[in-house]
Parts: sequence; C-alpha cells; structure tokens
Amino acid sequence: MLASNTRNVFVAGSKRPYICQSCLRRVRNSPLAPRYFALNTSVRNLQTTSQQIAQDDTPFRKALKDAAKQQKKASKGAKKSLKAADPRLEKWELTVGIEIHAELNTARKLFSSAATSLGETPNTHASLFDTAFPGSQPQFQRETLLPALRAALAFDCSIQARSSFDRKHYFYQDQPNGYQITQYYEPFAKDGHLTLYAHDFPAGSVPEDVPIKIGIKQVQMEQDTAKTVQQPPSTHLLDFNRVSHPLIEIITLPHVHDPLVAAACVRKIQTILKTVDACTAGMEMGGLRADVNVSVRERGVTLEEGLSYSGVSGLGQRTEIKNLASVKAVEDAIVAERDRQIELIEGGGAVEGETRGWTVGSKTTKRLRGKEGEIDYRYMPDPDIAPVFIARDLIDHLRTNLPTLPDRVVDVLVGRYGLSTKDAGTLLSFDNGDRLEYYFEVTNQLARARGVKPSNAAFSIIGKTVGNWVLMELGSLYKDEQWADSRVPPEVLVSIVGQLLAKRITSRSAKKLLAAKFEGEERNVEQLIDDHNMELQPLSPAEYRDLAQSLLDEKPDMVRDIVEKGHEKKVKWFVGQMMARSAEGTVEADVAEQTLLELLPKKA
Ligand SMILES: Nc1ncnc2c1ncn2[C@@H]1O[C@H](COP(=O)(O)OP(=O)(O)OP(=O)(O)O)[C@@H](O)[C@H]1O
Ligand SMILES: [Mg+2]
Ligand SMILES: [Mg+2]
Repeated sequence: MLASNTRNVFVAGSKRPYICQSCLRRVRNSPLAPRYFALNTSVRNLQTTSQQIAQDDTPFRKALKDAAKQQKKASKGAKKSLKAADPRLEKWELTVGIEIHAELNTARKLFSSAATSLGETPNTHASLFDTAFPGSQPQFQRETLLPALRAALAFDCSIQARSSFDRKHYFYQDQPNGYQITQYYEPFAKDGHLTLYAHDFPAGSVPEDVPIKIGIKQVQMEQDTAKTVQQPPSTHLLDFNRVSHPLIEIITLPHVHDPLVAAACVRKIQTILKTVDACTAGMEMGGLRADVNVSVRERGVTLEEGLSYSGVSGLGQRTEIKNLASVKAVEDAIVAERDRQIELIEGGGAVEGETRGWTVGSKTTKRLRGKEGEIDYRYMPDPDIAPVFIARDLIDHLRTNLPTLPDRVVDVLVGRYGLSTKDAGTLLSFDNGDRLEYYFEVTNQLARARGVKPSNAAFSIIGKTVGNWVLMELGSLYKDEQWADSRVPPEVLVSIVGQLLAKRITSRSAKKLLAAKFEGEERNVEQLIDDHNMELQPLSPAEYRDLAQSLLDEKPDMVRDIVEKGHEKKVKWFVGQMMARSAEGTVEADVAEQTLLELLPKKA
C-alpha cells in the first residue's frame, strides 16, 4: 500500500533517488499508514494500536525513575564497603575507558526532515528513509551538527575540516536498515579532554591526585535505533519515533583507574552537555547511555604482550559492559567487573574479551556474548552520503559563543557569589543543572530588588544566604522527591529571603513560610506574615539579656561544658530555647547567640 503511494525520482545531476515530499506527506497522513510496528519472536504478529504503546511509554519512564530510587537506597548500605580499602587493589590496577551515547537536542532527524520526538504518539515522527523504505535516501540535516560541535568544543576537541559517514552492519529489529550510520573512519572531532577537579566529586571521596585529566579520543555522530517496548511473553512493540535521532558518541581513552573517577567523568560529561545545550535529557530520562570497558593489570609489571588502544599500551584484556543508564550503575558495574576479573586471574584463569550486561542492584556483571559471538560490523563508507566539510569561521563563531562551562561557573560561584567550593560543586551536580539555574535566578532577582550590583561586596552575602536556602532548607524539603522549580517558584524564595535579610521576619518564621509554600499554600508571603503575626517585633537588648540569663541559670552543667570543655554546639541549644520560649518574630538567632556569648562566664 505504501509503495503505490510513493514515487522515487532522480534529481538532475545527482544519482540519488529521493522521495517526493508531497507523496511522503500523503503516506504519513493516510489512515493506512501504520502507527507502530509490532513483532513477536516469530515476526508474525503485526498489530496496529497506537494507544497501547503510548501507555507503555509511561511505565517505562516510571520504571527508570523507580530503578534509580531503588538503586539509591541499595547503594546507601553498599557505600561503606566500596570505600573500605581492598588489599587486592595494591596489587591490581584497574583501567577503564568509557563510551557515552547522547541524544542531541535537534529539531530534525539526522538523515531526514522528520521532526524528532519527545514522547509523541508512536510512529508519527519517522520518514520513509528512517524506516528503511526501499529506494529512500538519506538527506543529511546540516543543523544537527551545531549541538554536536558545541559539545566537541566544550571537550576541547580538534574539529576536523572533513569528516564522513560509514555503515556499521548488524541485524536487529530496532535497526531497520540492517546497518547503523556512524562515523568510523573519519569522525568530526578528535583529541579532546576532560579535567576533573575536587568540585566534581562528592564530599569525602575526592581522590588525592586531582586534577585528573582524561583524554577523549573522538566524538562521532551517529543514528539512534528504534525503541523496543516489551510486551511479555513474546511481543515486542517497535516505536520508530526514535530511529535516526541524532546521537553523538564520546569515546574516552583508557585513562580512568578508579570507579569513582569513572562516575565523576560521566556526571561531568552530562553536566557539560546540558550546559552547552547539546543534549535533550539526562541519564534518568534515557537521553544518555554509557558503555564501560574494564580491564585489570598487575601494578609494576610491564605487560610486554599487553594490549594497546590509541597509543595507550600494556593494557589487560578488556570486557565491555553495555547500556548503563545511571551514574551509580557505572560505578557499581565497574567495581563488580574489576573484582570478578581479579578473582578470575588470581584463581589461575584468564579474562576473555566479552560483552557483558549489568542489572541494577545485582552483585556481578553477566556475560552476554564472547569474542566468538562478536559481530563483524563490516564497516564501509556510506556511498549515499557526501563528506561533511566544516568551515573554520563556523567553528570560531561557535567557540566564541559557547556558554560558560561548569569549571568556570564554579569559579564564579566561589569568587562572586560567595559559595564554598563544595557547595558550588553540589549545586552544579544536582538535578541536571536545574537547581543551579534556580539559584542564579533567585540570587540575581534578590540582588536587583535590594539594589545590590554583582560588583558590590554585599552581593556575596546575598549569594551565600540564597545558597544556604536552596541547598539546605529546600534540599531537606525535597529529600527523595524530584526537583521542580514550580513547587516554590523563584519569586517566592526571593520574597522569603528578602524579608529575612530586611529583618522583617526571623529565620524560624522564614522556614515555616517556606514549608507552607512547598506544601502548596496559596496565600502570598506578605499575606502569610500578616495573617500569622510573623512580623519581627524584636525584644529589647535588656529583654534578650534577661531571657538568656534565665536559661543559663537553669542549666549550669551545660554552661560548664561550654566554658570548660569547649562544647560550642550547646550554645545553639540555648539559642533554640530562647526562640522556643518567646513569641513568634521576637527573637533573632544571631542576636540571641551574640547575647549568650556575652553572658557566658569566661574560662578562668
Ligand atoms: N584494554 C582496555 N582496558 C580498558 N578500556 C579499554 C581497553 N582498550 C580499549 N578500552 C576502551 O574501550 C573503548 C573502545 O571504544 P570504541 O568505540 O573505540 O570501540 P568498540 O567498543 O570496539 O566499539 P563499539 O562502539 O561498537 O562498542 C574506549 O573507551 C577505550 O578507551
Ligand atoms: Mg564505541
Ligand atoms: Mg564499545
């Protein structure tokens, strides 16, 4: 039916057939156009319901989120044992190389003018070429290069003036052409790097040898595959919306020697891609997938017959763990595979070149196929796609207009916004950059409202205060929940922190206001302050002193602990008591603390 609606014509001067666009539209709009393709294991059961797959899409995303949550829980207990020093690691060195596949943020597919899709009705965003209709031809969409180039520039790659596309053959239901179009012989970007600093690691797990530089061998463009949705027991539904969505593959050199460094590396790549607006979504939404290649070798022993990869020699035999969908999975899979390989070698065995899989929450990687089962991809230049030439002025323009990269953002957060390096790193790594954007929005709005310029010293006081509220106070409200700006919009936090800085309310009142707005309170902040009589009516200095003194007199033991044993935290307990025992809006924590410190006896 499709064939009778379609005319293949040749454009003058070109040997390439192309599909007439009006035919294409007619076919797409035809009630006979299939909405999705479904096959069971015997490829018999072709079905045509569109709602079904749309419904299946939701649980898939939910499953990803649930898996991430479960994993977070499971990892809490495992954390300690990961960090405990393993004596075997003094003998064996781990080596890891990472391949990251990231969906580019583009309007069109890589080789057709079909629009890319983000959860739309299945099989509504695919051209004839995308579904490998006989005679259809690729039409490289030049603008898909732009996010790819921004990403490669952010990794300091050398952009190649000429690059080209190749066919990588393998047969699977999600690959309608029977080959994937990728860049094997001439990728568009080579020889980049990524540097990891202290702020790229969670507090408490910063390696001693930071900064760590990891080479990036190349960045290449390629097509994504169709999405398969399982319908047990034996049906697989295919959604071609994703097929030929432009991807980049970022390939690191085998320069990583620690699972935590691999995790930081993936996290940072994700943050950089988001910063330069190259990627549609983070790992949690399936927009980024990682393969890790793992080997071990004995320290201090030169492996004469060791393997080489792109100038790095003396390596142990690698195995590859495919399709990891979270940073934690990257870390855990590497630990499990490293330990498996060491055990195998120490037991007299040898590591085999294999492709392995990893399931969230499991303790070991699982063999998928061995060397003998490796596919011969039969790479060949794609004869239907002309080479790509990238002009120097385009590269210069993109480089000049690249958004500020994360390392520079950390410098600014520390230098201008007054945050600690740790808080700056935390802000940067949370919620795929959304919390950082929120922080900037609140701080800048608040500074404008108070007439404070970024060059002014008072700016960093505002920056520090907002940092505390965004990370600590809001952080504790969100706990395990997904971050969403809309819960407490920036202007609401601006209003709460503004009232606090203007000394119109105490920090206790501010926390109550924040919690109320977080829970969906509809009245605005001003109204709530009025309705609940929260406006600060500060005690006089004499009233502060009387209150503080009466509390100190009640607890002589605690006073002794503070004065003689230096238990400074107990001062905070007194501050809390002063606030608890007075009316809302009468005691400010910092004035209370100051009064207590003045009244505490001095050490003899
Ligand atoms: N001995 C080794 N130990 C650890 N990592 C290695 C070793 N040899 C190569 N690697 C890493 O393996 C990865 C190889 O990726 P590359 O895309 O070049 O090839 P591939 O994995 O064979 O191809 P495909 O894209 O089909 O998976 C790189 O990240 C590289 O650093
Ligand atoms: Mg690869
Ligand atoms: Mg690989």
